[in-house]
Amino acid sequence: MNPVLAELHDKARAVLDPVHYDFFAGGVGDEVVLAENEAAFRRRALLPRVLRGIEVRQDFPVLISPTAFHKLAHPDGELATARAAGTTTLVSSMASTVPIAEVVAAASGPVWFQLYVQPDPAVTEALVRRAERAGCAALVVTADSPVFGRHRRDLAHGFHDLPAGLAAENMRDLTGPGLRTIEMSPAVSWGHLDRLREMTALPLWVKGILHPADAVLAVEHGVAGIVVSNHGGRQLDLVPAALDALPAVADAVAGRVPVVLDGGVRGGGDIAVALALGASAVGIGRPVLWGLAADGEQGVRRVLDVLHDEFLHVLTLCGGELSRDVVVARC
Ligand SMILES: Cc1cc2nc3c(=O)[nH]c(=O)nc-3n(C[C@H](O)[C@H](O)[C@H](O)COP(=O)(O)O)c2cc1C
Ligand SMILES: CCCCCCC(=O)C(=O)O
Repeated sequence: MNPVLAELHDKARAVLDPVHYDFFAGGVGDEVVLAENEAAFRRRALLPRVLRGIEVRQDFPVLISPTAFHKLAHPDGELATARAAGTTTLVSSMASTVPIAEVVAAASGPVWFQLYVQPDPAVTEALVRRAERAGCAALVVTADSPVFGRHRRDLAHGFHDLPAGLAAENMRDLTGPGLRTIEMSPAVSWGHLDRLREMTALPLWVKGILHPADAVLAVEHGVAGIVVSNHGGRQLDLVPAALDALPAVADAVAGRVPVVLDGGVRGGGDIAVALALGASAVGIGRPVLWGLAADGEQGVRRVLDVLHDEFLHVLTLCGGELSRDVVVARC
């Protein structure tokens, strides 16, 4: 792991309420997949090409993955994250503690809205309209959560509700006065995705794909992009590491839409490995939360800056171009 990210993680652990730290850090079940997401990167090595004469000029292929409840990490919550994002795309969680309109107003770059399709179609549509009015540039439907994962750390702490004064603000006054709760629903299907595509002109991404056949279905259902993700090891503890699922998904998609990888990315070298294995960009979850908890807007900016700098350095050392043959198994 990049040492700056490790330092911010240590500081976050020290300043956060242990219950909230465990909410952010924890995974599902025995937390096997949580550990595997990072370990999968350590099982790979980069086999650089040399003497290519390429001077690296490359956009920063990183998005901020959607994570809930940023005010548990810092009083400025998602406003600090949005300010720190700069030109990096921020995928703002539906479970944000700041309303999406305020998140977009605080950001200088693109903001995408992450959506859990709600059992009540009127609530889903109201959320989509809210994201459109706010000026979001895309919708990201999270598909890996027909039910909420069982997080043993949260169960042990009895952590079920946000503290007084904090709420999932996007759920306020949606189809009537008051706050609605976010519901996960096993009834959500590809049909819901089709209805969303008809409902909005926003590009529609799907997040939480691991099976190549689902990636093909997603393309057939007209998505603008796919996020290969196991929700940071928070949904099903029996799935592969996100990185291990990436190559087959990338092959199945065959360049028809961009494929983003999230889960376990903790350094510039990890970004390079994911790109070489077929991702067009990576998403960053927990490191952003550690930066936010440790030092608010400055902390998030540090996370992004250090990843950018390290990625360009690794890319240069790799000869400036990444393809699948530059990743090998580490024996
Ligand atoms: C505390 C926390 C909250 C999360 N909340 C959401 C969410 O609201 N919506 C969503 O689609 N994914 C959510 N995720 C999953 C992330 O978007 C992402 O897939 C994951 O964190 C990536 O793994 P990483 O943390 O190892 O970078 C959450 C993850 C964490 C750690
Ligand atoms: C019932 C609240 C849902 C918040 C969802 C947050 C999330 O996805 C997570 O992994 O935590």
